[in-house]
Amino acid sequence: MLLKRYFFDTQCRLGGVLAVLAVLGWCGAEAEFYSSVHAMSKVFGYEQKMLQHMQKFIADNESKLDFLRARLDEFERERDEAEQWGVAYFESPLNKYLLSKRLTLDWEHIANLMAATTGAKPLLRLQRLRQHESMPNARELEGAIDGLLRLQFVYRLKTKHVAAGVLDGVSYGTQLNAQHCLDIAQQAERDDHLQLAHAWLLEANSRLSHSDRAQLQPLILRQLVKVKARLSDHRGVNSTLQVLQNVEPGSETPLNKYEDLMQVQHQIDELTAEPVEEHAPLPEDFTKLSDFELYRYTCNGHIKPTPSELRRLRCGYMSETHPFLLLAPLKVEELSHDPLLVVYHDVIYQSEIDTIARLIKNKIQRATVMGNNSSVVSNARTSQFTFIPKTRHKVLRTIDQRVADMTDLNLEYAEHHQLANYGIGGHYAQHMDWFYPNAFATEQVSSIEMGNRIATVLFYLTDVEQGGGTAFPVLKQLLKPKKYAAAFWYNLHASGVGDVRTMHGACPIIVGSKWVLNRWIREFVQSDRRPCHLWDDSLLTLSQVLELDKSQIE
Ligand SMILES: O=C(O)CCC(=O)C(=O)O
Ligand SMILES: [Fe+2]
Repeated sequence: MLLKRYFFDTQCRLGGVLAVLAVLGWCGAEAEFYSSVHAMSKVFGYEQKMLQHMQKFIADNESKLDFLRARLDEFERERDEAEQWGVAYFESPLNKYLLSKRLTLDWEHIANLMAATTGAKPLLRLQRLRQHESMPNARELEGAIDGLLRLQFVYRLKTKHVAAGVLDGVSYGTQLNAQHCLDIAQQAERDDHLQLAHAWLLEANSRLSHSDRAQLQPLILRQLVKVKARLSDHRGVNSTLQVLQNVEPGSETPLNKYEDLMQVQHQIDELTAEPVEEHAPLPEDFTKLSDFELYRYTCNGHIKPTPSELRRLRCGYMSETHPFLLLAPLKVEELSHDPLLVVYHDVIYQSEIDTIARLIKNKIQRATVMGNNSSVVSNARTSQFTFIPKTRHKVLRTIDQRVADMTDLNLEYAEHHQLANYGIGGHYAQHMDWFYPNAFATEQVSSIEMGNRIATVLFYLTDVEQGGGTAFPVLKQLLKPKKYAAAFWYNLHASGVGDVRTMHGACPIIVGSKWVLNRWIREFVQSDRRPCHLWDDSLLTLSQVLELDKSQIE
């Protein structure tokens, strides 16, 4: 069920914490942050301004409180004096005046001051900033939590590690509190990921502090009852309900003693001792997995080439595809011979990356995938992208010339350059870059006359600290993004039939920001470069063909 939510959801989602309006925003071209680190860093600046308004608000209110405190001291002093005088106090006309003044003008002034909305200006500014169209909203928060849960699921991360800021073995020193854990649990439950929801609730409970215990513990336990019921853990539901009765403020035996609290904690510890595995056990046979599971287990490193498969692969300098390369050979690393998959190292310059960054400034938007009849936003692809035609800048033409030299393919009719950036948990689930015949039939493919995508060149414009590899499950390869490198593979068999073995996906980013540049090269004008086979070489593996048939029927 999780797969549907985090990876395959091809429609806008209604319900949950989101209002219909927010969902409309999701589908439209509205700015979105969680799917891109680049966009996240922009809103970080707004927060700085909001902090300044908050400081001003506090300062204004502090001076109001200081003033009130001084008046209070003064009035109390005057009353003390009056009490020492006794009734004689009222005999003095001066004192009569002072008291009357206090009770009339002074107190009126004080009451007005107390009623005044001090700090109205900074508050207004703060509110305006919060309403700024590019300010993240509840949908953004949901996207960020989804990303976190996706990371946890794909990389099989333990809840207690994530909550303690340890991601895949690296500690980032960020601790989540009980409320954070509860929020994540609630979203996991809404998304039907019950084991993870269960684990996050236990973590929330173990992270309760003295001050938030009374307020949060009933909420955690109530959610735990719900999750246990959905997990069909009826015994667990009963025992949690018993504990809940003790904790609820309205219950007959409210907890007011330290011993009572300890007793409840002990009961909860017993509940938490019931094992609910947060991740399913590892599969016994990795060959019998769904495509998504294949992608997931390649991302998390369980599917990898055997030493004997690795032994056949080489790396070295290449100079064959163009005479120019005799002077400046390319560094090539082989990852698969059939279908061909290689990585070229150091094939794009920093100055070129800088120019591209300038060209696409403020242009990237949430990425889409191909739906039934049109492009749609999908949880299968959580990144942001933009296309730029090569006519936009000479740097793009220079890169294309280099790609032509590297691949010996003609780039005259390649698609526009596609730039993509991935944010927290950002990913692109397994897919093939080539188009199915029905996509041509229904004219979903742009520039149909250019034919199918014969090959892909994927440039890595950044390193990624953790995660974010490109997984090729059938080829058992996981490419770690390496700045200035580019992956190259043929998508089609030499007969022109799409090669299912090129299935690949971008694994979720654990830490870092990933920028890639895609060059999709079409079949048109390649006949002298990569002649077609007269026989259909895709028939080599029957299972591949069956797989292909299946997906074309769907
Ligand atoms: O970002 C990646 O590693 C892969 C991207 C990809 O496969 C695509 O954009 O088609
Ligand atoms: Fe792709």
